[in-house]
Amino acid sequence: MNAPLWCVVPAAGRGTRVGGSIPKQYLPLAGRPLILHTLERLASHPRIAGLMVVLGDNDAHWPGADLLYGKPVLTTLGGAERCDSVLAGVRALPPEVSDDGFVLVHDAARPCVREGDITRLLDLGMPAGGGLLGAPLRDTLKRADDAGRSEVTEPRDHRWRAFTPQMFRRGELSAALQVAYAAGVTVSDEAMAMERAGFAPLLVEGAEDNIKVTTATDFALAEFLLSRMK
Ligand SMILES: Nc1ccn([C@@H]2O[C@H](COP(=O)(O)OP(=O)(O)OP(=O)(O)O)[C@@H](O)[C@H]2O)c(=O)n1
Ligand SMILES: C[C@](O)(CO)[C@H](O)COP(=O)(O)O
Repeated sequence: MNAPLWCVVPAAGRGTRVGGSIPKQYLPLAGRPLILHTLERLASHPRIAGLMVVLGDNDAHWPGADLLYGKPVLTTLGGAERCDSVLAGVRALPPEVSDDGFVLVHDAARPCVREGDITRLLDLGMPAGGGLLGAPLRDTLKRADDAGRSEVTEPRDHRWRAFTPQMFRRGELSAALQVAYAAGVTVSDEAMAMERAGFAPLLVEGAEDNIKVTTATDFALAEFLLSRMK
């Protein structure tokens, strides 16, 4: 099934780990706000129908894009945690997105996502449990004590780093996020909510340069990566 999918873009964070004067999604990356790079990558994908951008309260920086590459760009307000923002975005999707329809969720803070990786996720054929981009852990994993000393070497086999986009049926994702919220569990990604609900999302290996811009030093890396993707 090649029906175009809507993508929820959580962009309501404050970017505290960057420490900038404005939320990181609006800080300049290669001369333009970071978020615009991400939105253009998503909107330019032929199998993405529209974007639901989730904004923070009193967001004074949102440029008000209504259309990108001919795709509708809608907005709604997010919440205290990323998962609250994702749930708000899923709920705010237009009625053309049925509960059985698949949706994508992609961090505004991940501007380097590759079109080919999005396509490979979509080419999974809409598996029942959904799917997500990620990469197997390739470094040795240490658990640190409070003093920052290596306490234990954790097993590395079968460990993956989760990226976005993540792709699930709208109704199942909404229900899973609501159940986690009601249980007082702050899920760190959509797949965690779906796992709690008994699903087993498929992991699709994607490029490791699909970085999440999290600290100030990530901007230089993201700029370098974007320059090589032209
Ligand atoms: N309440 C929140 C928190 C985060 N996000 C979004 O989720 C993505 C990943 O979150 P993260 O990288 O942690 O961004 P921030 O929460 O802004 O960063 P920090 O934790 O450093 O404040 C970002 O696009 C961010 O805007 C969101 O929509 N709503
Ligand atoms: C969703 C995510 O990008 C997958 O790795 C990650 O969990 C977001 O974490 P954050 O602390 O909200 O940036």
